[in-house]
Amino acid sequence: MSENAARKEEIKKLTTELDGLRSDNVVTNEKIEEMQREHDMISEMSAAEDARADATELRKVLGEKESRRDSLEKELETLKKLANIIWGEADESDDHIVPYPEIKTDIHQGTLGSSSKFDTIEGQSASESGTNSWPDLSLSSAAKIDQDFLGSFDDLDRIFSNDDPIFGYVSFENSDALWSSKDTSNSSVPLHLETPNQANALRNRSEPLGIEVEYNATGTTFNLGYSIDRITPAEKEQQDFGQNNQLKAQKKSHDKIDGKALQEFYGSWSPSSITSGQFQNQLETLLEFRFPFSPFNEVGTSESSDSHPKSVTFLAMEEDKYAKELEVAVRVVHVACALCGRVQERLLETSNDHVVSKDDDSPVTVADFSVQATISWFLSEIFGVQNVSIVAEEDIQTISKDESAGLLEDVVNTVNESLAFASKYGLQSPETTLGSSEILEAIARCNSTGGPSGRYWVLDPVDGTLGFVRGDQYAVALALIEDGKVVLGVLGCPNYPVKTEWLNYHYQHHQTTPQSSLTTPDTGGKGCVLYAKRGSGEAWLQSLIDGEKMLEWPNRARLIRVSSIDDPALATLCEPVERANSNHSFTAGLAHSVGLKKQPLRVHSMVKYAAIARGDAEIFMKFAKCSYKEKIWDHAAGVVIVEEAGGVVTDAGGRPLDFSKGMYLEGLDRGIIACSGVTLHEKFIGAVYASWDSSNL
Ligand SMILES: Nc1ncnc2c1ncn2[C@@H]1O[C@H](COP(=O)(O)O)[C@@H](OP(=O)(O)O)[C@H]1O
Ligand SMILES: [Mg+2]
Repeated sequence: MSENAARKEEIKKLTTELDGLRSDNVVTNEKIEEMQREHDMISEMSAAEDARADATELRKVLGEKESRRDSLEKELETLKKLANIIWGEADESDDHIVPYPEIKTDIHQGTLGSSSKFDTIEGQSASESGTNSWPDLSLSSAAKIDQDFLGSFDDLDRIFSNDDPIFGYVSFENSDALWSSKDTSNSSVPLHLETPNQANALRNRSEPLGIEVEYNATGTTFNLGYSIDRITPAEKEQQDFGQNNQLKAQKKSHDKIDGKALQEFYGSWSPSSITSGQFQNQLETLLEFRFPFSPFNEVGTSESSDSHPKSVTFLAMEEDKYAKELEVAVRVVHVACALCGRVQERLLETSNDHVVSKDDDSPVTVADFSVQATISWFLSEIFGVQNVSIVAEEDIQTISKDESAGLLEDVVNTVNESLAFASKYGLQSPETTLGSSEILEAIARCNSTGGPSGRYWVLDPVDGTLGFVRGDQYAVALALIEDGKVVLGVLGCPNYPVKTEWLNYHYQHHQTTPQSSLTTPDTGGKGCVLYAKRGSGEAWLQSLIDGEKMLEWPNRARLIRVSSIDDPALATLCEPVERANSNHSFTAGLAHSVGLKKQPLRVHSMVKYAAIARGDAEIFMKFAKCSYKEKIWDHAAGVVIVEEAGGVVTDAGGRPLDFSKGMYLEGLDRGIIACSGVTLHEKFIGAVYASWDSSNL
């Protein structure tokens, strides 16, 4: 074979090999690509795996964030609700039982027209209005009432046609001896809002309410000393701080009831049209109507007097009856006031921690539970748990909830802190601190529902909780009821100093007066405790105890009397701050028709009763919605204090409040009217009736 042929052969072989290699290369490349694809797929899958893991993690975080957001939203909602409860004002809805809106008084024209003008009055706060008076309504409703209402007291007619003797027999010495409201009419003294010294404050408030009738119940005639003699300057001096029960005898005056004035008042009622028996019954009823605090129904019936003439029973009146109860009640209310003062300060310094809303959307605080637990514990310790029955506002439902654990802890600490101060108030602390179960038990023990018989305490631990959380007025109210009658009342008013103008903080601007600024040498402390015993004809005031001082009993109290002002133009009306709690339009209408000129004083809580008893205001009215039932703990203590200080408290129909029907003031006619004296009282009752009659025309 030639060299060329061998080379050709080799080239051919190499070419074949090359082709083989090329084809291998293609396969390899395909394999590589395939492997690459596989690799990519694996990477993607792993990335996806990672992504999935990330996504799961993110979802978890998101879930946590969402649930945090939900709980924050919920918290915000609760806070908003609470803030609204505390600072908001529910609109006055139409279900108040009041006819005034239909009266259509046009304040500009002086003719009948729209009633909405009254709403413009109430829309203004005392500070906003820039005036110190009711608007000058040109229609004289007052005059209208004088003519109209006498003939249209349907309820009185109903009372007058009742033959049942209520009080036994009333005999009058002569026909002039029926009524003495005039006695007080020319003794009006301007109200001093700023009273630098307590003795002066008293001098302006001591004009009497005069009535005395002879009551012949068991054949023995005796005098009922419900009139307080005009107090001489020397006697007034005795009422200063530090004076004790020296003025008791002063209630034994012998003013006569002026029959002429009585007939003027009930002008349309004709005595000749009824039998003499009816006449007698009407007079008896009238006495109840005008003097619901009369011993006829309050004191005279509370004691069995079979073996004694009633006169003896009444005059002896067991000076010491309820003495221990009164002393203990005053001491524990002092403890409670100090407790509340500390809690309120903490509350205002920090936030509304431990203010919670109850199931009925009303606020309740650590103070409400702590006061109830403290007072319940003291009463049980002192009188024996088996002898103590308490009707009180709080139960353990709210505080026993899981979410209230912090609140309960705070209550336990607050109660123990207060009990540690017991000796300052002449009371004994427990040997060891109380645990949560003992405290819950003390709160839960206040589960009496009241009623017509037996003895029970009535407690509103913090009345005016809204005022309390706003840094404003509130009261601790403790009363003792026996057989349906309030026999003792103690009202602690921790933010009610002698200076009356502090009553009306500008709560609407969320301003609070620093507690420390309320205590100055001439105010005698920033707060006070008022108390009265039924039938004593006396109501007393003590300053709260400052610093290291100890509570002295029975000293360091001064006698208080209602204001002597009976001229509506000089009188001050007190009413609830919350429009939801009382119809401001209606009270504005009544006030206008009676002739009030001053702006109403809007005050939280039973401090309003205290203001009447102290003579700082002359009228307190509350007209709640018809769906609302007044509770006994919101009135019991205040009513007896006002009455013993010389005032009159009835429902809007002129009847005494009935505390014998359980937790509620059952049978309450429309609203509550408390006045410093009969003259104003009868005018307001008359105005209510006139308003009803007008609305039914
Ligand atoms: N709708 C309503 N109408 C009338 N009174 C009401 C009311 N809701 C609550 N109250 C009562 O009014 C009291 C406060 O009175 P005032 O409005 O005169 O300050 C409250 O006392 P507490 O604060 O102890 O619950 C409560 O008992
Ligand atoms: Mg209350």
